[in-house]
Amino acid sequence: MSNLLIKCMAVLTMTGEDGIIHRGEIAIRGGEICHVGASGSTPGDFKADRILDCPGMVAMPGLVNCHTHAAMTMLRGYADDMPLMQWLKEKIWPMEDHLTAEDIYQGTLLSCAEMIKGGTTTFVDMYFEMEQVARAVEESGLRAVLSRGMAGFGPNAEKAMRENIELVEKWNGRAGGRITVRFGPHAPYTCPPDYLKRVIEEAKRLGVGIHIHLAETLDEINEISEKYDKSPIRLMEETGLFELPVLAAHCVHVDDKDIEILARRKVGIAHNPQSNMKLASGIAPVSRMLEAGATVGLGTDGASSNNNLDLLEEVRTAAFLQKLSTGDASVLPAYQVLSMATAGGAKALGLEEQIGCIKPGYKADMILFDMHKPHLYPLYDIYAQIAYAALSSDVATVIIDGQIVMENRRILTLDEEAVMQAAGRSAKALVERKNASQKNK
Ligand SMILES: CSC[C@H]1O[C@@H](n2cnc3c(O)ncnc32)[C@H](O)[C@@H]1O
Ligand SMILES: [Zn+2]
Repeated sequence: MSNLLIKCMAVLTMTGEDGIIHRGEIAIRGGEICHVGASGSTPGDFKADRILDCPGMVAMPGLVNCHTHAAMTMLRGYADDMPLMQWLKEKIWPMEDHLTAEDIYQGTLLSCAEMIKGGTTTFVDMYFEMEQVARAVEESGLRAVLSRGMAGFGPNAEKAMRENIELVEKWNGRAGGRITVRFGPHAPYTCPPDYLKRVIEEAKRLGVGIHIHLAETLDEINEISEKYDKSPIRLMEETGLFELPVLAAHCVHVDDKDIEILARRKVGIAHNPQSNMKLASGIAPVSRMLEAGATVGLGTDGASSNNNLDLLEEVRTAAFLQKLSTGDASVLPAYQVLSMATAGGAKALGLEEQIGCIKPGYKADMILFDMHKPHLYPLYDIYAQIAYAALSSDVATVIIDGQIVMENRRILTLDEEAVMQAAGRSAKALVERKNASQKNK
């Protein structure tokens, strides 16, 4: 691994609002940041193998996509304009039955290319055939937290449990530590308490956390309160889920007591504003959650309910949506929402001492924005410019674990054209298989 020295217009360290270093330098040794400071401050004994001299660029920590289903790029545009339960039951689950391991590999590679181009350096995934997802992550150079999505009833409940255990055993800590693994019980409405208790037992035994969908729609709230006479959050607390590190996707329909539980139990919340808007699930009370001391990161959800994996769009949407829904333009200001996409996301994953900040000792996961664009002039406030005006296409360079994964918008780890072609072929064959199976019915 080579030593890199980055010289840029400014470094947003994301260690606090005053953490802007104008005309900054970042020295990277062996995948780790070893120095951050003003121009000329790098110690003389640091020998750079390569200097990235970028006077028109701003460096910030790589974006953390806290919730996705990467291979669902295969189903982008396949089912739109319906609410969650109808979308899942009538369209997505029947189609997912026809996905092959190869489709999942190609769909994940496609999503990796899209995420790298948008400045994401870490993503959190829940799906099946996770061996394929792990292979794609390893090749792409991304960092990822992977879990096998598990439903606690039906013929696949035991298989899913076994596969998630195998995923932990085989992949936790692999790809030079870039891959970590969690258990992925899908949701309270697909995983009854007895099944969840077994998941908790296995996760404790293996020393890993949980990734789950929680309190996403009113349908879920109604179903869970009819069955158990309590909210999904209270049900999870009573089941013992929050004794583990938990990342809960959505948390849209939560009351004050739920928020208090989420904050007290240090549950990481993955807020997915665009998916929640598109499925008409609702608006998560993010500013109240933050006020209560909860940890909130941002996610895209899958490319079939979003319909892209552009985390910078989520930054802008999250901020605007909170302002609109609270009637208070001062909530979720630029620094705070950018922090949710970086340091906050890292904290939601329990990785706050490794990623999410540009700081000595942290992993060298960072992105460089090219600020020399008409829509980025003039420049009053760098945080506001990145949060509200920048586009993902302004991300010029992406570095993960000290490796340059994209430079001047060219991905170096994957053949972008080949990835798109292969994904297109997989999607075509998938539709043909689905149609053939319908004819045979
Ligand atoms: C069993 S793997 C994960 C499972 O989750 C489905 N999914 C995708 N988006 C959502 C969402 O917003 N809420 C609940 N479930 C979702 C995906 O299609 C897989 O079947
Ligand atoms: Zn999801």
